[in-house]
Amino acid sequence: MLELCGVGYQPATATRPILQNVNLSLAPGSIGLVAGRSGGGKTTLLEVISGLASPDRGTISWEGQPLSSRQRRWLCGLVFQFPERHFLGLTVGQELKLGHRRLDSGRVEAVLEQVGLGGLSPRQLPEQLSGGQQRRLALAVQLLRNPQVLLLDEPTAGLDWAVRAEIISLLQVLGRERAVLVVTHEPELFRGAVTAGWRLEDGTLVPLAPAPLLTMP
Ligand SMILES: Nc1ncnc2c1ncn2[C@@H]1O[C@H](COP(=O)(O)OP(=O)(O)OP(=O)(O)O)[C@@H](O)[C@H]1O
Repeated sequence: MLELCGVGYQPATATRPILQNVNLSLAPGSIGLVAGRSGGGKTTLLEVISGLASPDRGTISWEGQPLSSRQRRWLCGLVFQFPERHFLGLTVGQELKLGHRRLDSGRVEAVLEQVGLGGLSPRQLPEQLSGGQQRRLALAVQLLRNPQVLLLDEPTAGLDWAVRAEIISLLQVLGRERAVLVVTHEPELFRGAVTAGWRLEDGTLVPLAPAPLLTMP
């Protein structure tokens, strides 16, 4: 279980706290959603959970153990908004091998299969993939470390309707084995696909009503 308790965060360069008192519980096998207005702090929340930033107060725990930033970087896989803009590899295979120099071809095939890209050549150029395929590749990059918590920043942004639905279906599959937290400004797209939802308002999480957005487990 991922648990945030009283988490607050104000970057040194900010004039006021972005996160004030964030409390959240998310079990493996569930998908949580955080909605909120643009600039409300959703991306910052993911950066704090993933260990890219350290909260000023509060604790972030996994299975009851408070974790350091370094431990959270191991626990979490974070897919940024528009991840395809940050691809560095010249090929799909190179993109997957960044940070995994000894990755064998069997593991490459398996992780591509896991995200619905089975049969894709590792020699394919990432920029020649469709928008949906690029999002799947970004997920595959994170899944290589087998993170127990998968954090996704606006995973459906900029995709057409059919591809959005495919990505949400994939997240439902990936969410069976790990805790998944999605931040989005379009929560209605995830109707029926998530197990818990909150709105980030004034630096705190306010639960979303269960119906009609959520399917309770
Ligand atoms: N390091 C920082 N220093 C100062 N201000 C910051 C810093 N990081 C974030 N902010 C500010 O905190 C606020 C929240 O930003 P954040 O990107 O987390 O919001 P968001 O909800 O993800 O927005 P969007 O939906 O537009 O991506 C913004 O006003 C942003 O300018």
